[in-house]
Amino acid sequence: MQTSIDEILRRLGGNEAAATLTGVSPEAVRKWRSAGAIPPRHWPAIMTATGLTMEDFSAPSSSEVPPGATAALVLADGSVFWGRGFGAHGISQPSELCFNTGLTGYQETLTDPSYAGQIITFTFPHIGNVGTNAEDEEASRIFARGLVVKEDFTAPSNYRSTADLGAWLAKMGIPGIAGVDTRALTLRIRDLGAPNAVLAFPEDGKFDLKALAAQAAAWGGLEGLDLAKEVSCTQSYEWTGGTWSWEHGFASPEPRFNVVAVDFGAKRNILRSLASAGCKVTVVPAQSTAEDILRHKPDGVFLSNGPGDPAATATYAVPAIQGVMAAGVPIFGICLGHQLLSTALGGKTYKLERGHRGANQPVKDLTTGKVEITSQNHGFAVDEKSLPAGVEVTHVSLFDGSNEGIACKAKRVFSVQYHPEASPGPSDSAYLFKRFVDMLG
Ligand SMILES: NC(=O)CC[C@H](N)C(=O)O
Repeated sequence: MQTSIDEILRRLGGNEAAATLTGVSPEAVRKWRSAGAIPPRHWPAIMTATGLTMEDFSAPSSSEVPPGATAALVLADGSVFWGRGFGAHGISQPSELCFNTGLTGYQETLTDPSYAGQIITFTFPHIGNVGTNAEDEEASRIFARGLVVKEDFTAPSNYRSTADLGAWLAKMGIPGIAGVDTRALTLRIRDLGAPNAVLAFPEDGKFDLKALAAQAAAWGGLEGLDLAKEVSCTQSYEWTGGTWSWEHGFASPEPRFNVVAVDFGAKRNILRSLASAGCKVTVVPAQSTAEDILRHKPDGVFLSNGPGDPAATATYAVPAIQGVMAAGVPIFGICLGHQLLSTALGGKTYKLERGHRGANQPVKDLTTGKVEITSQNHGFAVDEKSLPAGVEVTHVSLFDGSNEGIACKAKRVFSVQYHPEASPGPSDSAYLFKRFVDMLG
């Protein structure tokens, strides 16, 4: 007698070996699959047991464009999310699909260069209501490859708005899709990890779903990719973009310290925050050597956030950071900068299943016992077990216990995995810029 799907899921839920599924017919699996009865996390085990390939198992069942649909988000497993396109026409490069739980700050999120190589889906349904403006851009362009939202954006309701979300995205050359069940999509990302996807908003309204799914599936993903050098500035420059007037208790933004910021994909509000803390900031390209950095005679060095796999960027960044440490110059790192500093100290990084992205992530500062609500955007993390003696764990995520900060007092260096510059998100962690300048003076 044919085993029932409930029985199969019970066995898989109990983590029994896929071998216990022998005798399950491929036809039955196809039927259950098209009825949506098999959670994606069980697909690999069922495929192993039945001999079905990913293509057989999950190819789109129909290539008919539903009425009103002008765009499609196609996942590597062949799932298709139809919707209404906006922004720029075109077909995105294959990307990692990730979700962000922020309720506000979509423009800062979209322009954060750390999203290079990714399509962003917001869990918050109303994106675009306050339009867009030039002040809220964290970089001069969008490095993310697409935007997925639930509701169509409405006419902007904000005195600062100069363009609606669609016009701004079109200007930036990025496609968007609205009308997607982003709750279902987020659950899917949770179950699958972050899948590869392609966002298609073709001008001619034609979709070759199999080809799009195949493109997504053929892409190797973010692991091993050094994207920092692609989003970094190419020439050094001095930051003249102002300060950030938030309540952080600094007496004066008069520059007291000479800081070199290594740009792996820096957000502007980090540079503003350093300036607000009293730093004259010289921004240098990602691939600067220790010599290039030390030539500016810095009082301190800052390592920025940035996209891609830290292990790939480490090939050139780690020798530079080690050179700066050998010269005894204090270092502060944020996000990718944290991962690179940890690697330079002897630690290792790994890919998180689905990453932390949003403005509501609780982190405990172990040095003070205080909990702060933080802004985050990362898909990799530092493996605490890999950190050598002398490197202290200073911050931990209260969501999943993963590492959120380290310090090495002997070398006067520290870093955090999250974003104390906020933008978007709460400014609970702004004290870290003070911690940095206190170390310099
Ligand atoms: N915001 C960041 O700097 C991200 C760092 C790294 N690219 C990650 O995904 O973990």
